[in-house]
Amino acid sequence: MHLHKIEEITILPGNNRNGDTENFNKITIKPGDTISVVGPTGSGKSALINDIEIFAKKDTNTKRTVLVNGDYPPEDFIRDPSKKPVALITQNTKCLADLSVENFLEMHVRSRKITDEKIIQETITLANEFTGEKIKPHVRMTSLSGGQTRSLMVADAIMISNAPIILLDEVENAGIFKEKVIECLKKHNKALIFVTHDPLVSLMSGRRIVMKNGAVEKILEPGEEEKEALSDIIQMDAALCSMRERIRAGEIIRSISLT
Ligand SMILES: Nc1ncnc2c1ncn2[C@@H]1O[C@H](COP(=O)(O)OP(=O)(O)OP(=O)(O)O)[C@@H](O)[C@H]1O
Repeated sequence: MHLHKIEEITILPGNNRNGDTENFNKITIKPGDTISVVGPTGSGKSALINDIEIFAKKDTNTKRTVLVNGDYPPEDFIRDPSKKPVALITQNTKCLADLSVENFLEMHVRSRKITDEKIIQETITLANEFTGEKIKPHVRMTSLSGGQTRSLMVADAIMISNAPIILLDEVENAGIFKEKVIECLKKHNKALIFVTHDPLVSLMSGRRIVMKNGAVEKILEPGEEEKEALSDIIQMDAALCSMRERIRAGEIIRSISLT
């Protein structure tokens, strides 16, 4: 099985925390799909994306199974980082390599046997579309901010790893432009799965998985039903973002513009 041949992944039900079987037949995810995973703290959101990341075979707490193209994936999908089709980016993603951004990307490009040297600058340029604080090629990886690191990891997943499935665990408030990231990932035909508490990210996703007590409780596909709410929330989010920038810049906030 080859990376670019991932047509779909399938999640088969496991158990909730009491050991009862989950209430769905299967969840199918294809390239280009956007899914948000929501639910209260401790409801099992991270456990669900962890199952996807490691292609669970009833061997995790949840007893779920995750298949690739209807079958168990080959071992090297799980064991060989260079063949892994899943990129997981979390709030805690840090890079401890004592290298400059440029050298780090060079190393990754070499390990992937990519010969086009332009890809390094292109990856940095893309990362800089996702973050307000521009990343310079000569800066050390360890001195990047959280937002810069996550932006670089998303850009790296798109340009260099070329992972078809991208899992984002609560990265929304961490100094990245979430709308730009979502648009860009959709354009590259990635399957995108977000664990999120953010209304904008939830409403921008095509499907919403609601978690409860360690299990998938509901799968919503609101489509047109949420169209108006989505356009309202885009405006509210823009207002919040501009207020956040003003606060960061040291302004006193006397009024809020919602238009
Ligand atoms: N189906 C399950 N059966 C047994 N344990 C589970 C199940 N689902 C999740 N857990 C465990 O419950 C704990 C909390 O789950 P998890 O971290 O996934 O919640 P979360 O929704 O991501 O929470 P938060 O929003 O706080 O990050 C973890 O230790 C996880 O391994």
